[in-house]
Amino acid sequence: MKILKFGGTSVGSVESIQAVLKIVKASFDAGENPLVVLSAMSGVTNLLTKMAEEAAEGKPFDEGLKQLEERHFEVVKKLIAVKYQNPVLTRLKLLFNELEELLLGVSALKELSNQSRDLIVSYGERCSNFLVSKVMEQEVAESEYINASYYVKTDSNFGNAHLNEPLTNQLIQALYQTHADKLLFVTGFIGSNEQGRVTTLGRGGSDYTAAIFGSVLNASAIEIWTDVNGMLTADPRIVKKAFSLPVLSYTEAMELSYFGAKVIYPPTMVPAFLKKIPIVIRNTFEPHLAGTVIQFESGKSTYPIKGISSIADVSVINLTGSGMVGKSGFSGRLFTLLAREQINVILITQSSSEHSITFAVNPSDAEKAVSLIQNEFELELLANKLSTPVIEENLSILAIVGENMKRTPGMSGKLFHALGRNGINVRAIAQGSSEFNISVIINKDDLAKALNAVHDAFFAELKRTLHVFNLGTGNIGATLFRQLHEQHDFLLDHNDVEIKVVGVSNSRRMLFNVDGVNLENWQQELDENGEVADLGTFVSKMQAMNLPNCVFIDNTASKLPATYYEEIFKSNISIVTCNKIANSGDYQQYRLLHDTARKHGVDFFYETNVGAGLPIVRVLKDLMLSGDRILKIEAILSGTISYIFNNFHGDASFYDVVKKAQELGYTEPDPRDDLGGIDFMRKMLILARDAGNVIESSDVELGNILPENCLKANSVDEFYTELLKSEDYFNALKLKAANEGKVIRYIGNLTNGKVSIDLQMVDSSHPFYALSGSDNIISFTTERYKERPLVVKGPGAGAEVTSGGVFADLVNVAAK
Ligand SMILES: NC(=O)C1=CN([C@@H]2O[C@H](COP(=O)(O)OP(=O)(O)OC[C@H]3O[C@@H](n4cnc5c(N)ncnc54)[C@H](O)[C@@H]3O)[C@@H](O)[C@H]2O)C=CC1
Ligand SMILES: N[C@@H](CC=O)C(=O)O
Ligand code: NA
Repeated sequence: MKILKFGGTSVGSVESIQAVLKIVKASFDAGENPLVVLSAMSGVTNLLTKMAEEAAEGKPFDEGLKQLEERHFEVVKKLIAVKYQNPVLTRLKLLFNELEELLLGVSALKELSNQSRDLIVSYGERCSNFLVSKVMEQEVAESEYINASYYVKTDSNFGNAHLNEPLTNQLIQALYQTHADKLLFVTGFIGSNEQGRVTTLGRGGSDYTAAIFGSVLNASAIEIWTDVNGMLTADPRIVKKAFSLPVLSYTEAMELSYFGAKVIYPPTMVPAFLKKIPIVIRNTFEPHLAGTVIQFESGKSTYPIKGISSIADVSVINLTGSGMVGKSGFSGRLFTLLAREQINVILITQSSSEHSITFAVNPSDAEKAVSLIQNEFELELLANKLSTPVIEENLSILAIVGENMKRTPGMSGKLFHALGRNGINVRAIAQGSSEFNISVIINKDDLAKALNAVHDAFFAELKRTLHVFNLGTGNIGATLFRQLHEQHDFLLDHNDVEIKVVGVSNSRRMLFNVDGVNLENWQQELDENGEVADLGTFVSKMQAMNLPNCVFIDNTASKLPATYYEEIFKSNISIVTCNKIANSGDYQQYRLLHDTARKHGVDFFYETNVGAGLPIVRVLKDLMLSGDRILKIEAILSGTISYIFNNFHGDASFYDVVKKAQELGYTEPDPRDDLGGIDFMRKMLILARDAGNVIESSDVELGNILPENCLKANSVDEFYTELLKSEDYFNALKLKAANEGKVIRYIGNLTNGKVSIDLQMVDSSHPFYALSGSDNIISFTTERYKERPLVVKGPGAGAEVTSGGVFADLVNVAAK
């Protein structure tokens, strides 16, 4: 036989009762011999309690009674054939009349005892079980309503009665002997004392009833039908990726429930636990799902932990002092004191020097705990052997739970890595000796972020979500959004990464959406729903959202974002940028930013600062990390200038070629940065610094391409005008190169920590002779690559390749 228990939401409405009936009927027809335990209709227990309390205050309760009647009668009218309705309505009406009499009594006496309250509340289960059994009787004639208060015997602790096990066993067995072939609908939650007065079983009471019947009747399983898909890996309201666990051990379920997963109340499981009866949590509204089996064995699992649970609000009390050292009785005295006063201690840690004890309690117990301690340890406090206990508030507990943890090394490392990388400060740690649970105390404000970060870390086979805040929606930004949109499914399928753009700003407007901005329609969303852009506000909002796995992308050419980088790193947010400003400003700033990122365990990726998407920064970094030493770098790193000299042939005018380079998206937003050599200079500076040199832009020897008048132009328009005027100058250069059988190249050089960039004419014997389009080329001569240099070559400008490089940097952040 099997127990099927349905909670209040499962019997809350006509539709849900129909779902219940289907499940019960299927089980009955399959010969599973079910015994059904039902709670009161959802909200009814609360309503009854409220009516009872109000009656005791002399307030009217007719409204409540009417509501009760209506809810139950509606089910009769909709689910019972007209010809069978009358007797059911009459019996229900009798029950409501009894209830009214009771409430009148309470009202007359102006007194509500626990005993009266239990009796009044019991009408909830009595009505729902009677009603549903009658609905079922139409299809299964063997249906019968059972008032469990005749069989579940308890002491007289009304409101939270304790079971009289031997007597209950006898009575249930006797009941079952005469009713084995029936389909019983048994009231959850209620029992009665020796005198037959109705009692209730306290929190989780209907589950307890199910466990008691299951245990006495040796059920093959106890199914708890509710409105969720089982026990989840974490609270789904906070962790969107939480998923239902197929199997849990009793111990794991206890640990998870203790810390938050409110699907079942652990003490109710004890009877099942003792008899090793599996408990199955299932969803009434999705009966095709298998739910979660809670059984004796933890079961094999892909993941090293089962779940992450939490308590959102705790206070922590710290006790320090020499009075504790070596005093074995100290903690005994402390915790006996707290237990005696019914203060629930949620977590304890003690330093190995025994110099301090930290424990967590419910915030409402903290003051009381401290005053108890002050009384109990008055002498120690006076003698300064103990310092005054300190309460810390607004803290949360996060715990990872799983029996397999003890067999898997590195669990705490993984936990602390995930917390550390997201800048979550751990205030205290506790690991039970059982190793089923590692708990940490953190700031309450960090809880949601911590739960998500830890969930991502432990359930790594699941997709990871990267939360992106993107600045700049121009040439590069817009192309990146298109690429992210196009690659969304590929990334999920092949890399298990989901990139969500949760914040966007350009210089006009900014927009935030924690669920991710729609990348197909971002422009319209930004225009219509965006607020006026302000970088300071953008950064504060990003910090306030406090999301895990966060990346800030700077796709602007502005100087302003770099002034926020340090603060962003300090908030444990990684930065990906194609903007070269930060790395090519003062050396001091370069150093500070790199050090800050490292110190906070976040990434600073800027592959596109040099050669757009070409792997240059990465290659240099790998050479340096593996102990190689750079002897010389020679490079062409301006895609724009490369394009210009690769196309400035024959009749072509210099002006037209520059315009074309801009149209093709090769130039900086201001093309003077390219042609003036500043952009190239920035790239060489960044490479020189990454190669270990302390160098400023003023140390770079920068040769000119442009004549004086162009260099002095005060605006982009003026610059183009001056270019037109200087055609002769450029044509002379072109002619000279052609006459000598050479090509014009703007070449950078780094040797012995010195950087120079100049215009050269090279013949076909030069390795940089054969280039086309916007090609960049870089040649690293190093200790290892001494005879023949390591060369990287390819298109070094353009929106596609640059955004692709930013994209690759992002995926590399996700891979950590
Ligand atoms: N075009 C290329 O081939 C390559 C470009 N880059 C870099 O890409 C960056 C962007 O270039 P483009 O997209 O061509 O520029 P763009 O001018 O097309 O776009 C710049 C964007 O930044 C926004 N912006 C500027 N200041 C801002 C601020 N303070 N707050 C918010 N948004 C701001 C603008 O509104 C605009 O949306 C530059 O730093 C450039 O050096 C890097 C490698 C290659
Ligand atoms: N404007 C730059 C683009 C890459 O940084 C160039 O022309 O190289
Ligand atoms: Na690059």
